[in-house]
Amino acid sequence: MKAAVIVFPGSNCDRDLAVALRAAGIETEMVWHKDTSLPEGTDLVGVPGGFSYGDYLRCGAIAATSPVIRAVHEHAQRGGYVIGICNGFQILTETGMLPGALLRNAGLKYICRTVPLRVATAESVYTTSYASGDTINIPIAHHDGNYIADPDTLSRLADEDRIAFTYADNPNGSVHDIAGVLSENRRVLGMMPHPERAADAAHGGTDGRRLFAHLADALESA
Ligand SMILES: NC(=O)CC[C@H](N)C(=O)O
Repeated sequence: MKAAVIVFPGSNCDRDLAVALRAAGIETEMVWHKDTSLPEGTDLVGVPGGFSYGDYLRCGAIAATSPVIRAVHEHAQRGGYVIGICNGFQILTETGMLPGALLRNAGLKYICRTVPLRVATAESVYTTSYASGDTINIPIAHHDGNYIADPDTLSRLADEDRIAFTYADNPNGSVHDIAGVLSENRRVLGMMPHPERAADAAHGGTDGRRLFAHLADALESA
């Protein structure tokens, strides 16, 4: 079981994500965004949070054109696993690997606090350790977390049970309270909240640890 965490100029959650993956027993390598391939045997790619390229143009827009993204795309097309957190989710929507877009928060303010999230589906390797309907507390830290998609996409996401997480108390205006979505094959997850920041008792909460703790087993049996 091997993970690769991509590092962009401006990433700031790359090491946190690597720490959470390694604590879950997943061998993890850091990959610079200018690399053109992933390490041999990569099962899971982590696209971390932060402010890639200073969030210029649009959050994630410049990172989406990085050389390594082609390899990430190919990995996903081969059925590989990808998790994008916060800026990582923004990058995945910019690449088209996930549908929709992240707009400026409805209140036009950067929000940094722990929020209650509902696990909308347990049917993915990322959410299998929770039960659908569980409420968990996970930190958010973003100014562009307001998820939007066209009505057809929204009905498809709902019909195909691809909404992974919703906000119990919508902090940013996201349509249908959406906090995270899955790809069609359920192997690519994008989410604005930061499970890697709730993965150790010292973080003040451990609700995110379960996402990583069972990932290795879930990936192996998937
Ligand atoms: N923590 C992050 O990944 C920040 C995400 C993004 N750059 C925003 O502020 O919207």
